[in-house]
Amino acid sequence: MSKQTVIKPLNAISEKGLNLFTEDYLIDENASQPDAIILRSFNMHDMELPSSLRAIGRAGAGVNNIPLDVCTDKGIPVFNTPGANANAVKELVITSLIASSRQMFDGVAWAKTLIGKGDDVPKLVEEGKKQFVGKEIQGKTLGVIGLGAIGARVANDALELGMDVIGYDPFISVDMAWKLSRAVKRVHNIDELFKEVDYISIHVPLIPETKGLLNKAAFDKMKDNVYILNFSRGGLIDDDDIAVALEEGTVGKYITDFPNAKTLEMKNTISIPHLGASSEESEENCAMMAAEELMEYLETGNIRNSVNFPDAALPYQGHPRVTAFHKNVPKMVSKITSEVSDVNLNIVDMTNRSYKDHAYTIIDLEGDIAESDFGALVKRLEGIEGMVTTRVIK
Ligand SMILES: NC(=O)C1=CN([C@@H]2O[C@H](COP(=O)(O)OP(=O)(O)OC[C@H]3O[C@@H](n4cnc5c(N)ncnc54)[C@H](O)[C@@H]3O)[C@@H](O)[C@H]2O)C=CC1
Ligand SMILES: O=C(O)C(=O)COP(=O)(O)O
Repeated sequence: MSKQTVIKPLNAISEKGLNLFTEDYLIDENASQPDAIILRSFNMHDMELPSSLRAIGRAGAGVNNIPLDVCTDKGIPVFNTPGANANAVKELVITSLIASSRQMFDGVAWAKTLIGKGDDVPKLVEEGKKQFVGKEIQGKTLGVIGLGAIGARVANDALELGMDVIGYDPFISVDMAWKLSRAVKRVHNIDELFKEVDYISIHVPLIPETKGLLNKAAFDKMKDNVYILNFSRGGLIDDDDIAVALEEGTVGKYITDFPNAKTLEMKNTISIPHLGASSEESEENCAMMAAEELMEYLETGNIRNSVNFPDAALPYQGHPRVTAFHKNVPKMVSKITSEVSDVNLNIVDMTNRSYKDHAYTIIDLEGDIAESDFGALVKRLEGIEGMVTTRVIK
């Protein structure tokens, strides 16, 4: 890279991650024309994407804060960091499961009200504690919706704590299926989970298919006094419906990492200020992984852990490289390779991978190639119908 590549952080990103960027990069939070953006939960939906933007790295899991379709249309890969914050979230889920079950949040808040009561405090504590008799989780049943990096960990650890666990995930990955304890009872109909469990922890992405997944129809199928833990996204739960369920006692407690004006006022709701991934370790893991993914893409065109591009990588051995992001339609690869041979260039290695409606091709070329030959090739590639973006790396 001849000039410095500009990285714009949109949130506070762990120094450990930012420090991985070499001297070829400039970290500038005020950049107006960055090559890449690195962020956490910053909402990019209302933001105009800079014309210079070539890649986005989400230091975290959820990407509902990023306009994925717009990025795909513009040929901008969005990366995330699968699993890098999963332990942090799991620890907070398990903590909250036990703490809410033992009425600890309410008890702790009540204890604060005793400030100023002087020597009466110990006596008031002993008299008042009967309001906060809780339940142990051992022997109870937990339902885990979504058995990905977080859900699988929560399910396995809940078993270790003596719970019975029912899991639901129609799209579970092979990797996660291997990691999940065989003692987790998997159901293929979410209603079976609803009717059996004492606690529900939801660990799915917020996408159109999951919006409002826990709503009146779902609450109506649950046992009375079920506890709901939401460390995924606020939009997964229908706020109006859960408000009613909390009033009526169908839902006994709602523990949310995503409070809003409505939930803050709801009965029996524990509000946590989105702390799931806020541990030093997780912030470092996510930032480092996002930085590595961005650098690999910017320097070699290889794609790892993108949510809108296919994973595609060729070992980078210094050959001049051309990458193309294009529509996933028949004959694309043959059109690309025939343009390469028409300008008398020889292919050393190539890969083509597809994801949904798009595909990504990496081609390594032989020899020293004149600037003008590259120019001619790129022009021809860009003329192919269905081509979105091309890049030359040398
Ligand atoms: N509170 C916090 O700070 C954090 C919250 N999150 C949230 O948690 C979510 C899950 O994170 P990970 O486990 O790391 O992601 P993941 O991608 O490893 O797991 C998500 C799982 O949900 C499953 N799934 C998708 N649609 C489903 C459906 N309709 N029903 C059941 N399962 C479905 C997928 O098959 C996958 O196994 C993220 O999308 C994010 O919104 C993630 C990290 C931190
Ligand atoms: O990774 C996720 O999906 C999270 O919700 C974590 O968000 P954060 O990076 O803590 O703003």
